[in-house]
Amino acid sequence: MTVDFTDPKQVAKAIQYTNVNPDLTRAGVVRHLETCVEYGFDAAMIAPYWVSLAKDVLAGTEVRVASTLNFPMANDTLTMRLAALRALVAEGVDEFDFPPHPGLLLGGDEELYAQDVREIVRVAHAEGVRVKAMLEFGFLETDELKVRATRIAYEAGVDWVKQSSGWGKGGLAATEHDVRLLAQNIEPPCRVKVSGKVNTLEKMASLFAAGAELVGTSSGPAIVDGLVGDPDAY
Ligand SMILES: O=C[C@H](O)COP(=O)(O)O
Repeated sequence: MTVDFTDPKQVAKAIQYTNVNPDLTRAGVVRHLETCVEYGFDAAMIAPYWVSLAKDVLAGTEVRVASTLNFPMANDTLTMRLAALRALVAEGVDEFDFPPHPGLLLGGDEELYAQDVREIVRVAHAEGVRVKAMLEFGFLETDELKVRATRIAYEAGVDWVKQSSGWGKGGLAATEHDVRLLAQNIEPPCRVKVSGKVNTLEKMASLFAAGAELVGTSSGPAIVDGLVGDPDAY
């Protein structure tokens, strides 16, 4: 989907406004959710703890409830991840972002890596929720491994691939190079989400020109208002 970057409404619709900090209070979450409604962001990305609250506050609005699974580490077993996924669905999540386990891919356990992703996608789709793979390129280091991770997630049927959560090793700032690499290794209906210090309209536009169609950012209002977002948000 092409975004007209002169239209604040279209820009907002391509933003998932994120705050998954553990020190966020109930009042802070409610403020975050109300801001999402005010701006018309695509989704409020909040920690699993707050999903049921978000479901209530956002009822009747067009803002989706998005959350995370096994974030920021990818260290849980598949059984643990699936239990958490089902719990998220029971709380009312519309979609979630999760990191496939980088150590499996780095260590040559590609089939185990792929199995995890396939199973998470299978259960998510059976439950009617959208799933995004955060591929944590900062851990993968080489383009060859980044491409493998992208292809595996795409072939597993994820709805979105994303280069990083913005939290992992070396993954703090999104680059056009990584976005291009994602875009070149998937086909619709899979699409590219980008995250990590996307804090200005210009940065967002250049990453979209490289192939992204959605951004996760803690600087949503600043981007739409044409201000500079907090470079040290986390
Ligand atoms: O969606 C991912 C994170 O919210 C990115 O946060 P950031 O915009 O502060 O880098």
